[in-house]
Amino acid sequence: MLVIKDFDQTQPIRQPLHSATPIVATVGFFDGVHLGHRYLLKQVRDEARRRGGWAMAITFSVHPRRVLDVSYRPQMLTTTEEKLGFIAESGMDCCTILDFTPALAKLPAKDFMQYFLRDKLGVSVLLMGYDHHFGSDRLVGLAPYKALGASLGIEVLKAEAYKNDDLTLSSSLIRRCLEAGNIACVNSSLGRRYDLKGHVVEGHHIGRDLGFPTANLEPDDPQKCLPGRGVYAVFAEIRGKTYPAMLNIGFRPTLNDGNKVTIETHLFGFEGNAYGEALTLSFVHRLRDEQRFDSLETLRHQLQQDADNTLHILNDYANQ
Ligand SMILES: Cc1cc2nc3c(=O)[nH]c(=O)nc-3n(C[C@H](O)[C@H](O)[C@H](O)COP(=O)(O)O)c2cc1C
Ligand SMILES: Nc1ncnc2c1ncn2[C@@H]1O[C@H](COP(=O)(O)OP(=O)(O)O)[C@@H](O)[C@H]1O
Repeated sequence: MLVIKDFDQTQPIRQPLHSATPIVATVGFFDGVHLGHRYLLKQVRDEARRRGGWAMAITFSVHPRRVLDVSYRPQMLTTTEEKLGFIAESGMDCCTILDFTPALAKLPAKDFMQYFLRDKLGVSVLLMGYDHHFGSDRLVGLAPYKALGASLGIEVLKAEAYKNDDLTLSSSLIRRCLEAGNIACVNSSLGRRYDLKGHVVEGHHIGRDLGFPTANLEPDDPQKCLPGRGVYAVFAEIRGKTYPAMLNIGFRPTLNDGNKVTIETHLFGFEGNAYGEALTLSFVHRLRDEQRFDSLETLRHQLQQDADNTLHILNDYANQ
């Protein structure tokens, strides 16, 4: 997939695609690239194939609301790199990443369509998500976009909505499920397991004495959403191998460890030193709340139970 980014948005960009090729595009932030997004991207791809053209996703480097409201700092379901990977998997030929600058935020829909979609990117067909809108004039419904498109030579088509048991899928709904530890909802909405990538850093070296050494994860992207505090059954990938694992996200109240959230994972069947290694955690199920125990012995006892539950759950999951 061709990625167009970091270009001077005040200048026309060099048309990177063959100019006679129709470009079928859609615009969105696509955080999480969930099943609803994928359904929209599939329609873009199918339309592009029908017309012998290119399928293009147009997205933004930072969340548009953050430019309009500087205090808005959403945690993200996907890093930009992950998002590009999933957009490519959805069959896009090209993804354009626009810098959502204050100047861009001020553009009414007509100017955005004319300068960005038509003149810079050469878009000839635009698929609009069923509830999507853009432009500072906040036009409502598909009709005004269709009319603008007609005046600019861009055919505007309505994309069909993704239907999932009457539930309207959205990135914010998935973020709320993640915070609540409802991993089943998160994973079924994404169409894959939610994961978290990072590197292993040193902790307090207590885990090994408990009989459960834990690899402490420092996420690579601090903006990526963490599931809510609690104990989870996960799969953990390290050095190209995947292990069943259990983890705790929280403050470790038994150790009175202060207010820094730690992500500690015990990998079943892993031995050796993991410090500095890349680690990917992919979430399957939330087991319980984090608790404060009276002693390390009671914590150890609980960890043994967590281990039994985790192996049981992951075994069932793998056999589904
Ligand atoms: C599956 C799992 C569940 C945990 N549950 C709790 C808990 O409920 N309360 C708590 O204080 N610490 C909990 N911990 C955190 C342990 O206290 C922590 O892993 C241990 O102290 C080792 O810390 P260290 O890696 O810094 O040595 C849990 C850890 C794991 C792996
Ligand atoms: N099965 C395992 N799961 C997690 N970490 C393991 C495992 N076996 C060995 N280790 C190593 O032990 C370290 C964790 O031991 P621990 O006593 O909890 O120390 P720390 O407090 O530094 O995390 C991990 O970072 C990793 O290098």
